[in-house]
Amino acid sequence: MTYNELSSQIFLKQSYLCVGLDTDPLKLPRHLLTESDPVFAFNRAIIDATADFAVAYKPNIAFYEAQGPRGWESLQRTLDYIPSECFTIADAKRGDIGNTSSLYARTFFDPSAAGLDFDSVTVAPYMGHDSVTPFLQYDGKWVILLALTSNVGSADFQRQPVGEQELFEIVIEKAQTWASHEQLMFVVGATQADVVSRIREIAPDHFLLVPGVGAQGGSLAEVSRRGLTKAGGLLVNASRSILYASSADDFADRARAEAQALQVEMAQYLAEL
Ligand SMILES: O=C(O)c1cc(=O)[nH]c(=O)n1[C@@H]1O[C@H](COP(=O)(O)O)[C@@H](O)[C@H]1O
Repeated sequence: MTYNELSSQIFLKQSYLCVGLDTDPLKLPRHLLTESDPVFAFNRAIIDATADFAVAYKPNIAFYEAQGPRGWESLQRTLDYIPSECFTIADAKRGDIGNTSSLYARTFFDPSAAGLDFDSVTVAPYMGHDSVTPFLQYDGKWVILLALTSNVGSADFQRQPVGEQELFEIVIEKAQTWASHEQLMFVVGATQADVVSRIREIAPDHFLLVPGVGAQGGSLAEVSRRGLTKAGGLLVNASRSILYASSADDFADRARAEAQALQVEMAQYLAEL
């Protein structure tokens, strides 16, 4: 999916919501356990319930890999089921020496070589340019680089001062020499809303993937008012607060209500642009 297509979807749906498919087999409603693929049955119900309000879906690969080969099948079925107008993110947080990264890229981007067909993958920047560029060799596919993450440990390295800057700022500046805003996004945690204006100064056009609203307590309002651009420019993820809004038979209805509430708020911030 291109930058302009993603931007158009945001204004069409009046939403920059990304639903995180962090599907924990231990948290599935009991009535789904008799299904042949309970994880997929759950994801299908969540996608059906939220697709009116979401422009992106982000399966977190750990939840699938931890299930062994069955998990990989659930992931493939889920990816196939996501509506084609929605942007898909493999949240895998990969990155290694070049030849290994190219195999990771194939895993998520190349169905002709037994891989999946995601639009994007999350990548860790720690190993530098040659660990990231193999993911950029696929036309129409995106790298979403971890810049300033939502967790407390982000202070250990990402917020360390380096000269006049903090390390995450160097990551954002340097990565822009590897790819344009048409192929590169940055992860910025919603819990880091105080620095989103600073990030917009050094990355005015890049999409930011913003996890950390809902269960992690980040503020949608603060991130939106500082991070939205004329193209949209944000994908705000919520996983647990949508998926597990209810553990009973009404889980899909409750997920829909959570997603709709976020979309209604997002429409308001888009109207302020
Ligand atoms: O790359 C991510 O998506 C990510 C980066 C980050 O800084 N913080 C973060 O929470 N995430 C992911 O975003 C999702 C957040 O889930 P909830 O806290 O349940 O909404 C999880 O899949 C995390 O792995």
